[in-house]
Amino acid sequence: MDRNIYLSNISLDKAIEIYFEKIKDLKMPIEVIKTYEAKGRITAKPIFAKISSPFYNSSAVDGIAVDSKKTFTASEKNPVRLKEGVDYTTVDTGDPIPDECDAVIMVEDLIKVSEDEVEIIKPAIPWQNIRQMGEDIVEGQLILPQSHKIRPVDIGALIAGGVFEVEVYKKPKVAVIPTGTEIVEPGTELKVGDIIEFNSRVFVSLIDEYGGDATRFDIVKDDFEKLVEVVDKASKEFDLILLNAGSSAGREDYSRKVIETLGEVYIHGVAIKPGKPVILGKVNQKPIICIPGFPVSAFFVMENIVKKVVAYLQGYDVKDKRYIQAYLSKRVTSSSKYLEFVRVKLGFIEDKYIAAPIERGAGATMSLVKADGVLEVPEELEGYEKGSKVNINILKSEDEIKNTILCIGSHDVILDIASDLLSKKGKFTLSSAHVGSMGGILALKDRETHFATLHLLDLQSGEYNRPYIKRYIPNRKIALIKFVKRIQGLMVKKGNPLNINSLEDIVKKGARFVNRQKGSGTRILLDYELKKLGINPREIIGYDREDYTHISVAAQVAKNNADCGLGVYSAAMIMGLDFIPVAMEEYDIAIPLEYLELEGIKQFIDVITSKEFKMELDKLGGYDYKDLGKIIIE
Ligand SMILES: Nc1nc2c(c(=O)[nH]1)N[C@H]1C(S)=C(S)[C@@H](COP(=O)(O)OP(=O)(O)OC[C@H]3O[C@@H](n4cnc5c(N)ncnc54)[C@H](O)[C@@H]3O)O[C@H]1N2
Ligand code: MOO
Repeated sequence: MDRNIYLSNISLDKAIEIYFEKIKDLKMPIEVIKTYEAKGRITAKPIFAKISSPFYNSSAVDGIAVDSKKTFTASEKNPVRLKEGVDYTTVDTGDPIPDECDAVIMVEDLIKVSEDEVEIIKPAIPWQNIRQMGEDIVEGQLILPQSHKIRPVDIGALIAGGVFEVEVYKKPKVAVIPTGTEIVEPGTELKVGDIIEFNSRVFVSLIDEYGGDATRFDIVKDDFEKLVEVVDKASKEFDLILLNAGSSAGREDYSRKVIETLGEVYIHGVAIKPGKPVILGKVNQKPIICIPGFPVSAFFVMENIVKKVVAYLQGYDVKDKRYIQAYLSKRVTSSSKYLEFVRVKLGFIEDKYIAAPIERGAGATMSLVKADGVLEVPEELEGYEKGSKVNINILKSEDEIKNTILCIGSHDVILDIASDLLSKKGKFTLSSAHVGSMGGILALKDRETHFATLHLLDLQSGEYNRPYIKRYIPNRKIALIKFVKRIQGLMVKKGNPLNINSLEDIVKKGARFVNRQKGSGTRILLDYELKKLGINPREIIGYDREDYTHISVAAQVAKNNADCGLGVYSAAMIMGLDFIPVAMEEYDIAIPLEYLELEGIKQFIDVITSKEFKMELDKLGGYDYKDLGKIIIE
């Protein structure tokens, strides 16, 4: 079979325009449904009121209905006496007004004289306290235009206007077909090379949000004949087919061929990243979209293409992305060939939003879980400089973002524990972007974070953290909150097969090392210890091989891609490694003095000094929290 080498690179807007033109005759038929079941459905025609609301004059209050002419002379000096059945009728809120009456007097303004007589000391103004017929809705009035997505409030107005059934577009039935020989159902015993199927479950939930009706198919193996059979059948029963994946150029990427066999491919390759190999086509007069396999690519194709198609089939145009303006905490580079979607964490600092970019990998499912927003770098740009003002498509409410404490700096699992405990307390959440200790200091200097976490050893004084703060942020009052002392040590395979017991042993035993990135506290500590011992870093195999977190270094050792690495005890334990202590280091929090007064920060400090938090530290092991919570201000 030929491999699909040539992909187009059409801009997203253009691709959608071309595709809509191709599927313009495939709109959903119209159906009539009960108004009370119409939430989220799209009106197929304008809807007009069948009756007025109210359809009779009704009382807006509890009181008596009167003919206002009979009350004109009333004053404190000359009260007017009215008799029930003759001069007035008692009414409650919502009751019809008798024909001969034109005003209602509230019960509070009545002086009761006898069982059936009252006095008033103020005249009634014609039409006071009366909801006149059609005051809310007039018969024949337009209630909703065509192509309108019906909301709960609309349902109320429709029913009040006598419209009990509505004409809407049928919900598109969407077939979600996961494919791939390596894809297995959750719960299957896993072997190397297997991938647990989950994209289809995400798609089904998204389609539900988009107003479609999705059905998930069983996984189809990479078997061309079988794929053709399944897609052919699905296209006869469904209104839209989503095929996942096999969109690119691999030997078993059959999707394009399948579509071409049964119908037509209009576009293969859109200028978005991630998501570029998406295929837009038609089979048996049904739109079919092949969605790239990587979960992040798949998500952006769903949000930016499939969502629009589901709406278009119902004559609707979605424009529900919400944007805010934010300042970038870090430079973002991007290819000028693609519109690129960069996930960001957001914080609200000193009256402006700060966006901190996070992982960009197309397979990083967690980046979607963690993201507060998405920076859309336009096709023609090569990125943005740090500090640029950018538009961010927000994935949370502004309130949630404003109640987020942003932490930029060095990562440790204890931040995740603090974050969990803080969320449990209620209003505030902690969002942390991991850029290493120096990255944290720079973010603090540029007012881009609420606080930074750091563990930087000053090589001259042997003191942790404070010398760096003084050196890099001389003009801002920064407090240091003592957090924990951590044991840093060599992480080696269970049973320590190479018998590595010190840093010297790495060289002596010719062990393969994996290092941390430059600027990370762990890297600085390693260099400091090597210098003390007179070891030349060049003698260490793998000194230049860099990884970005304690956990990923531990994972390299666990997978036997390296024999050892330097990291914290908890990471070694999580990955089931042995641990040889090398040094204690101080992992602290640097925070502008004035932020200590913020409600969210106060709660965060309460959390990290709580008994519960310390119990969690004990469980992890390798942490000394004697000074935790001590605030050093100078
Ligand atoms: N030579 C080239 N290679 C690749 C290109 C290219 O242009 N030339 N494009 C790359 C890009 S960009 C993307 S995106 C991917 C798209 O891959 P496919 O759509 O062909 O997807 P598969 O190879 O079948 O799967 C990739 C990957 O996706 C995950 N996956 C797939 N299905 C599921 C599922 N149902 N649930 C969960 N995860 C799923 C899985 O990790 C697969 O390994 O191609 C690049 N390559
Ligand atoms: O489109 Mo791919 O999704 O760039 O990774």
